[in-house]
Amino acid sequence: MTAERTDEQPGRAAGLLVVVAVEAEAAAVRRGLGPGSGAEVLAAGVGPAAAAAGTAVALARGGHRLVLSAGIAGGFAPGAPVGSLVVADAVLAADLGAETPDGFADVTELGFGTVRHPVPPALVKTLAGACGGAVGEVLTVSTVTGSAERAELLRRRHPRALAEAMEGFGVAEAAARFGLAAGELRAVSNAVGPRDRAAWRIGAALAALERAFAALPPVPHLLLEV
Ligand SMILES: O=C(O)c1cccc(C(=O)CC[C@H]2O[C@@H](n3cnc4c(=O)[nH]cnc43)[C@H](O)[C@@H]2O)c1
Repeated sequence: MTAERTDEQPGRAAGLLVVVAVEAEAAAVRRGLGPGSGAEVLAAGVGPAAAAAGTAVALARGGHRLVLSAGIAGGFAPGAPVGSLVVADAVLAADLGAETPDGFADVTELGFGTVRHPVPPALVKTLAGACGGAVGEVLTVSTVTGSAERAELLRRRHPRALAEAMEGFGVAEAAARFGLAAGELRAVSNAVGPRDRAAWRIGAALAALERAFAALPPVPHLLLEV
């Protein structure tokens, strides 16, 4: 997918950049924010690489002070049922590492970089307080979990995880390169576990995403939290 800039006032510096994967998510976020919010909403594509590249290109233009990764996600039961909202207090790369004879070792354990971006607590509190989302870790994966075994592995490795999605860590990595804070706000469309396409509730998740952004304080207020 080509990164698409979908702000309402092209050319005007937006303090808040909201990065989603696809246009349906961008439309839900825009509806929630309403006209004249001053935020830039970018559909950067699916996956951490597209998210990081799109975020970096947008941030290079300047004028942003805060970045949010947003969209639909898989939820870990029982904390994040379908249709609920999750606010990340940390964004984790869950499959960035190496398999070893002793199991998975993430890149931090291997001595390269980070797999965790904490979200500023004041921002978490404001986002969760406004939209009513549950607070916990949100995992970024490159492969959607499709089995009970994989879900259990992730649950054991990340007991505080409430959701998995595919972009948050890429967005946070790009934001960090620009010295900016990043948060993540997700609406749950499916349970993390055995693949069951008939059980996805994408419409309900997009509606929840729209409601979440409608409930947020105005952008200038959000920018005070970072
Ligand atoms: O084909 C499948 O079995 C399947 C199951 C869930 C999601 C997908 C996607 O391709 C959606 C990727 C897209 O949506 C976000 N998302 C939504 N649910 C999940 C999930 O359970 N695990 C990871 N990502 C999810 C993700 O951020 C992407 O933008 C396919």
